Amino acid sequence: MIKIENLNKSYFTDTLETQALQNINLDIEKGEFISIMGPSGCGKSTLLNMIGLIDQPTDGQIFINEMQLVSLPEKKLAEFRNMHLGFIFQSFHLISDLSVIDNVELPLLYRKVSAKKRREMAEQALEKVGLIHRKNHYPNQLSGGQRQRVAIARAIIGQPSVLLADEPTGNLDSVLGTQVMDLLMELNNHSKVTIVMVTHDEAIAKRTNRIIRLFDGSIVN
Ligand SMILES: Nc1ncnc2c1ncn2[C@@H]1O[C@H](COP(=O)(O)OP(=O)(O)OP(=O)(O)O)[C@@H](O)[C@H]1O
Repeated sequence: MIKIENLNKSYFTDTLETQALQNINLDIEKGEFISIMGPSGCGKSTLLNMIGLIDQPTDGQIFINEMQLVSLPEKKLAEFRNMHLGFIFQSFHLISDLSVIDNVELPLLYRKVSAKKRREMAEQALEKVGLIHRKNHYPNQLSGGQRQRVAIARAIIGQPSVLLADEPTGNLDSVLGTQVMDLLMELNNHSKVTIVMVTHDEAIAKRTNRIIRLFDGSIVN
């Protein structure tokens, strides 16, 4: 489902090269839920951004659904991201001027889906995360856990094959974090969506199928 071959990523500033990822090889099966762990600065977000096609590797290959993605033109990458990938962030990234349901619909605006169908799909996604009763609220009228559930509804509305989550429980206390994790596990079990999650929380990571540990840009387990 996801195949990463000999992936390297360096960042260059005026005077310094930082090798953020070194020779990463990784195979992730369809339906797997994996966590990426490791100390601050070891390259976790960089790896997630590579899989999310947000940034290009320095060299190496990334295949998702058997499609070779590195060096595709930006327009094709954006199309692939929109159709196949869903994103969840530590700080939710909801748009404060839009209602909950309008936030959830956003990914469909880039697809040819009628307004009526968009509404219907957004309502279904909000049902799945247990927040249909808050559809006309605005993000600042919700708790942190609820905001993250809205962000999850937005990430799943387009039925992506892969969900990429960068510390989805990082801004939540342990009770709310556990609830968000329960929801991700349920989505993984029921819709067979593949999930790649960065976390600092060992207890949360232990609930996933596999932990990938990074140290100084390399996989160590
Ligand atoms: N845009 C950039 N320009 C230069 N260096 C960068 C850039 N982004 C990341 N780095 C460097 O690459 C390395 C890996 O960063 P990354 O953000 O992937 O780490 P991380 O494991 O996600 O860290 P944290 O747990 O603190 O979020 C770090 O040394 C960082 O300073």
